[in-house]
Amino acid sequence: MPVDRDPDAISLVPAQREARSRPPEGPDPGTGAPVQARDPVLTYGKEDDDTPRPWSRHDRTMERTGVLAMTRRLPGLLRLAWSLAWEADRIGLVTMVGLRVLSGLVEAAGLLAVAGALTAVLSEGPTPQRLHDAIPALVLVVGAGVVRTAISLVTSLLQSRFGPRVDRVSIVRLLDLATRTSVMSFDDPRFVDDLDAAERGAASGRQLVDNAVNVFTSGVQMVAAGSVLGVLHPLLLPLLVLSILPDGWATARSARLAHASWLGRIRKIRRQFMLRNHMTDRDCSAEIRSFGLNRFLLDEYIALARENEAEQVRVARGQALYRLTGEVVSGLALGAVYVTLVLLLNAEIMPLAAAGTAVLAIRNGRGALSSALDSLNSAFENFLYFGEYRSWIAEAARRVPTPRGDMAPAEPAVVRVDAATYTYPHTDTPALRGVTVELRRGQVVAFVGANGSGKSTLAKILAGLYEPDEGTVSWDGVDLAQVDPDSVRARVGLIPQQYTQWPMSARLNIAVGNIDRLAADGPDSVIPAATATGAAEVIEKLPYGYDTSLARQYNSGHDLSGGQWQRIACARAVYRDAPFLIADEPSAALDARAEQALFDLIREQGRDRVVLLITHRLASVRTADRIYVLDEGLVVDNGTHAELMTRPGIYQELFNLQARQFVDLPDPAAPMP
Ligand SMILES: Nc1ncnc2c1ncn2[C@@H]1O[C@H](COP(=O)(O)OP(=O)(O)OP(=O)(O)O)[C@@H](O)[C@H]1O
Repeated sequence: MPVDRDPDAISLVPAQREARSRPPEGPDPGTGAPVQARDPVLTYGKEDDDTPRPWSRHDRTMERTGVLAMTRRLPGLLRLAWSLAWEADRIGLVTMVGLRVLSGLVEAAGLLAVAGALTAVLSEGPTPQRLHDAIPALVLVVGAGVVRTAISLVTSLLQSRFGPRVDRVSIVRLLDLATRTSVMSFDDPRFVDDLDAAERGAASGRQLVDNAVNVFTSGVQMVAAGSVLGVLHPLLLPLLVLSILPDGWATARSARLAHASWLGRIRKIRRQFMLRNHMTDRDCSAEIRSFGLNRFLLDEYIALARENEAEQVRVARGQALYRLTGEVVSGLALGAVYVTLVLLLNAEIMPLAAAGTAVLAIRNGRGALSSALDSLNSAFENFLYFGEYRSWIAEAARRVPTPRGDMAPAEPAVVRVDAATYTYPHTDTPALRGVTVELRRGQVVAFVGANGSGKSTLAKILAGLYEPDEGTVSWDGVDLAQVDPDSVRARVGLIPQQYTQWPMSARLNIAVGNIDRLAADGPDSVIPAATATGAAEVIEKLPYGYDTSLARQYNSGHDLSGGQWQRIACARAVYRDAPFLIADEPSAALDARAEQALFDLIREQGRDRVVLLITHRLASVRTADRIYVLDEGLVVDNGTHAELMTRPGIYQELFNLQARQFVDLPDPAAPMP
């Protein structure tokens, strides 16, 4: 199995990485079938390189920084863990820190009591007398042990409360921002990519707190052992600290290696998840079987999994090597500590009892150190992962539209877009190029044009979901860039091209159009909207009517057909009862009767609203008051149906093409008989 041994592999751009690590071939132990290697570009298409995001701390710098730099980050790490734990459970945190410090003091007292007991036992005199003299110190040693065990039990219980709470706080913050940041952010693949890393990073928060608590606990134990050593002889403490350093170095290198490897693998990990989701998704199940894709997808999954496994083995090997080096050098340094102890004994600078206590303190100190380093190793890793979460949170917060004081007009009579230009993130061709349109209350305005001509993009600008790069959107002369974005969206009822099938009851699936209204007007308030859009006749046939679950992926969830779902999506916008209705391809899945009823409804809604209709069914736009024809991001014509049919152009061509499917109109391109 080829293993990527190149230590620089992580700093290569993805295309180079892909080229180097071809999927391994050979039979899969799970299925026994041979695994086909494939070209990743052929499968997934070309990908951009990892251009650094201006916002991301996507901590590639960590791949290059040394141990000292990581040590400098330690206070920041502890501060962060403290603030997370503080936010999650203040009382628990303060109690725990207090108890841990108390435990350290008890440990130091216990060690000093050992010194007392040894001094009594090793002193001159008859044995019964010496043992008798040692009893008070021995009672102290046992008492200290019992108290420390009790404290450790209570603090473990407290510690177990942090994890779930830190999880909740971190995830809620992520979800809050993910649902408030601008829609445009989700068109930026890098932002979405980083959201994935942030979700992974969020889970590291609880581990980070756990690690930091363990580091703190071990730190207290080390301080206890160190202070006892300092009391016994001033030379022992610095020597013990020196013996710790090689282990510290190994810890920092291991964490860095693991994180860098994870960053290098992140795309492949995502692909693995993506494949897994598709292979188990109900929507894909029919195509996988009809096209016989099982083997193709499995091969791809196995190849990716093997690459990930190989990389993880490489990291584990590297980490073991660091650890071994650290422990060998550390062991030598520990030898030096014991040699010093012997020399001190030999020179009679230190009595035997003190030396015995020193050995115990060194053992305790190093035990605490070893667990501190283990926790530190994980803490550094989790700190780095959590950094992904923090940088995404900061960027998402920056992208949340700023609330503005002025409100959009409550009942707009004229909605205008003037000279609007819009280019999607990381694309070269503008989706809209200087577009001007006007919509009036009491009219139905339609946008028509070929696929990709810019209709939906313009609709999203009108809905206040996108802000144009250039140009303005105004309602009754008020520039929407100057008003609160929420006040714009509150006045728009949108039937989007791709609507959401919420895994909730049928009632809620309509009520999401105006969730506050449901609370105010009661559960039956959805019925008129459902009746108007034909959703009622679908819902009434369901086993529990409006309370039937439409979460088809769950037991007792009920599924609907595409057209039935579309009726529910239309009902949502009607239930919103907004002064501006935008219907983007509202009838794509509807049968002819339902479609006719919907367009009648849209015309009726247009009497006292601004209504925008986007559709490829041109028979339905004949009655629109104004039709804008879009082509490659430009408005190329506008007028009524009758006006547009008088001049040759896209509209006339598209309309005649459709009309010819119903009646035998002569084909103008056909040769004359
Ligand atoms: N999220 C996106 N990221 C990048 N480009 C996009 C995105 N959405 C749309 N585009 C591009 O913008 C252009 C206009 O797309 P838009 O969806 O507005 O067209 P449309 O006229 O509504 O098409 P259709 O009739 O197929 O719905 C197209 O070239 C499309 O490829």
